[in-house]
Amino acid sequence: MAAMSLLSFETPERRRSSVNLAEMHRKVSQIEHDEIQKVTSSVLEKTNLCPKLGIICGSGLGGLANEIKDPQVIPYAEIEGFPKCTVQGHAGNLVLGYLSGVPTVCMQGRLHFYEGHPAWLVTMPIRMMKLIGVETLIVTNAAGGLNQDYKSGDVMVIKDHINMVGMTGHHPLVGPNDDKFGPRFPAMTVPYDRELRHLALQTAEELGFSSFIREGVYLSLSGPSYETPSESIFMRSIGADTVGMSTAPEVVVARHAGMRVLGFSMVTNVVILELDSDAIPPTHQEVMDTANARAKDLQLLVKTIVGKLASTL
Ligand SMILES: O=P(O)(O)O[C@@H]1C[C@H](O)[C@@H](CO)O1
Ligand code: HPA
Repeated sequence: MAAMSLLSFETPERRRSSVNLAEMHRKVSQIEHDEIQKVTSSVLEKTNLCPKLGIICGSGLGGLANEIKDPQVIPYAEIEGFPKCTVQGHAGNLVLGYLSGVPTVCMQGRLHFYEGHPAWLVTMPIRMMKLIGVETLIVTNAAGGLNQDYKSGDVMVIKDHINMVGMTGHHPLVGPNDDKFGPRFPAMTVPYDRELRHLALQTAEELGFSSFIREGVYLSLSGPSYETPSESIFMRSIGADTVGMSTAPEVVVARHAGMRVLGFSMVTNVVILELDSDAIPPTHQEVMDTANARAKDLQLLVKTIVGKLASTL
């Protein structure tokens, strides 16, 4: 009976797409130049813009895409080889247009490892961006504040990351290296561009944002569970200021391909370090609500930074 109802659900289209996705998930290696060309061609068929800047919007931070002028919106479902977004607060659109006059491609919604995608697929859009001409990437995320001086609604300029999901073997560059993208052993000594970080902090000060701007280290977990108190104490003790479930793998692939990166963590909840605490545990709703409440400030900050960079991009 259960098998019959499953079968009756299967249309040829459904069967085709599930086979393709299953094939993609079986592949453990990083995506190569020729394969990514197909995804890239599928995007280029739908636009004649040549973006110089790429943006990835974190949970509840997709409003940044609405700042883009003359937008062309391409749902991920219409791009060959692009998985759908399954997480609330991630619309699942590629938005192309002009941000502060700069031709930009923006992911209004990102892909996460915990959605079931291998690390190479989570980061595949970065390579697509590289092939369509992007040289500078701005990433945003929602994150928990491990640093107990941080408050909900603080915005942290990311100065470094700890790619814990990569350190446990789920690294996006595993597999034969494609030298057309970058070297076999890329250095990660300066993952987040020094000049861009400086510009971000200076711009935040000019906008009167000093009371909620921070600079610190982001740690990537796989998720989807939030951290236990002991895990949090450990992560804080090794130098992390914020913790989340994204970003570092994307940044590693961007740096491998020689892109300049600027990153922001929106602190959406203060992480609980105490055992058996009565404090309210984090929820994704809280994450999105807090991100939404501060989103306009982050949008203004990013727009102003991009305006200042316009002549150099
Ligand atoms: O996509 P980001 O990293 O901004 O989203 C964070 C991490 C999880 O996806 C989710 C948890 O609430 O928010
Ligand atoms: N932990 C991990 N990821 C998150 C958190 C958190 O506390 N908040 C938002 N994303």
